[in-house]
Amino acid sequence: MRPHVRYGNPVIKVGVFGAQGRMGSEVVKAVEAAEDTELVAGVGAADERDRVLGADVVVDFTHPDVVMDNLRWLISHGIHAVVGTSGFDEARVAQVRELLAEAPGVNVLIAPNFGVAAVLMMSFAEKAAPYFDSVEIIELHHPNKADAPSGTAYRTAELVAAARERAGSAPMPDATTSELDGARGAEVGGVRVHALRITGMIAHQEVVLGTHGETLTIRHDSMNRESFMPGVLLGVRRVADLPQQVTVGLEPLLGLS
Ligand SMILES: NC(=O)C1=CN([C@@H]2O[C@H](COP(=O)(O)OP(=O)(O)OC[C@H]3O[C@@H](n4cnc5c(N)ncnc54)[C@H](OP(=O)(O)O)[C@@H]3O)[C@@H](O)[C@H]2O)C=CC1
Ligand SMILES: O=C(O)C1=N[C@H](C(=O)O)C[C@H](O)C1
Repeated sequence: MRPHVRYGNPVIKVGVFGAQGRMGSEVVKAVEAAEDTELVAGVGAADERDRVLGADVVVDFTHPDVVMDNLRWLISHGIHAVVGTSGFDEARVAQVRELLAEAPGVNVLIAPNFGVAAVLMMSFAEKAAPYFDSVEIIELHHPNKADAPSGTAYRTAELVAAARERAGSAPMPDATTSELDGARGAEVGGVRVHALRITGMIAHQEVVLGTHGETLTIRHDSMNRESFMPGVLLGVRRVADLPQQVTVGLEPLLGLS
């Protein structure tokens, strides 16, 4: 599709799924404010999806239960997707890859977190993990969050687990033999993840690493939802040109992988 031009520059036509939500409403404002993007439509329900026909890219901030159906629809209509919605484990990413095999030229970017500092926090945790005996993740979010653990915590645990495996790390020490259900959190790839839901908070995470006589805590805080918008707009600008049909994480767009 040929982009149209404003003041000599190509303009990217953008649709937003979840447009009335906490994140989607920020995306609508960011797309309307940027010089090189134009809002085609904001959509709040599956039966309104036709309103984004003609968009180059759709940004999805909806719900883990509906995002796969949205992606199926977007891919079948040849529209690139920038996905912020959480809930993507390896099985889901594989399903997206399968859908895209039928749609050459369509790309999907799935970013567990669009905050640049959050991406750095994940990257630092991955780098540090092999140097420590123990790594656990604590995520803290607003109480209206639909899922637990957060997509960011899930992804961090995946990255930490993979880094430990590559390094041949021994299993983490844990002598617990008696526990109340849930007291040790959930396990993702062998990494413990603990989820807190606290009024007044937005999105926060600590990765706690420890070895003999030393601990390291890597903490990230999102103070507002505007902070995600530079990452979202970067995704919108770059998704069509990504070298792979499915990209997970903003890292390659930031030169981190
Ligand atoms: N990657 C990142 O950086 C970030 C990711 N997120 C993730 O984004 C997702 C949304 O979060 P948040 O904005 O707080 O949630 P909200 O509940 O505030 O917003 C979701 C919106 O999506 C709407 N919706 C539901 N189904 C559809 C559909 N089929 N098509 C279009 N819209 C639909 C909902 O409408 P209704 O209420 O009527 O159902 C609601 O308005 C979550 O998975 C969250 O974890 C959040 C922040 C940052
Ligand atoms: O629901 C949220 O708020 C957030 N969701 C994402 C996640 O699940 O990791 C990103 C960020 O933590 C905010």
